[in-house]
Amino acid sequence: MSDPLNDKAFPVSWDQFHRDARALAWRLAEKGPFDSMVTITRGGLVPAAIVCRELGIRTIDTVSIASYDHGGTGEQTQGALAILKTVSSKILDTKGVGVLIIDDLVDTGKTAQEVRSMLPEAHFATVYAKPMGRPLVDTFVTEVSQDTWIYFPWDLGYSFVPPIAKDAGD
Ligand SMILES: O=P(O)(O)OC[C@H]1O[C@H](OP(=O)(O)OP(=O)(O)O)[C@H](O)[C@@H]1O
Ligand code: HPA
Ligand SMILES: [Mg+2]
Repeated sequence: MSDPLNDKAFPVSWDQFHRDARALAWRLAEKGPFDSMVTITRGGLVPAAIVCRELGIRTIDTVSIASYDHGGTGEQTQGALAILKTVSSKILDTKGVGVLIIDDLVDTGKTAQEVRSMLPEAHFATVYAKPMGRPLVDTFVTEVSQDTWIYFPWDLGYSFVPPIAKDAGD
């Protein structure tokens, strides 16, 4: 399991995220058409907004899944998945035909597995993928190693970073 305190850090700026999400839309443009989108909240909401704008998708539903406990300690552990909200019965009835599922990333693949079981025929897309989750994703843009923690721009703020050399002075 990923551990942000020891893992390699992969910070993503808003600019970079917009470019990567748009690159995902370019890849998906060849794989549709899609009648509707299901986004996995909360992380999927931002790429979903960018991709649905690019592909002209206007029917958007959400599935709310919570798994990682971000605590107050900086440690992030994955507990049992909790489905807080499922998709509409109209979309469930399609079994996923013509449905595009969007999330920000796939890590262990547990979240993807859960949503895939709801909509087995859907096309599953993420912006980033780690090796364990990659087999569950149909389309993604960038793969990072399993021991990398991705920091999204909505979770970051500007702060002082000390110099690399200990005697460089602040
Ligand atoms: O492949 P997995 O190991 O299941 O991890 C991937 C999921 O973890 C994160 O969501 P999280 O549950 O932290 O909730 P959030 O989207 O509300 O931040 C991320 O947005 C993915 O949905
Ligand atoms: O690498 C990650 N970054 C942010 N959230 C996550 N949820 C699972 N893995 C990650
Ligand atoms: Mg999520």
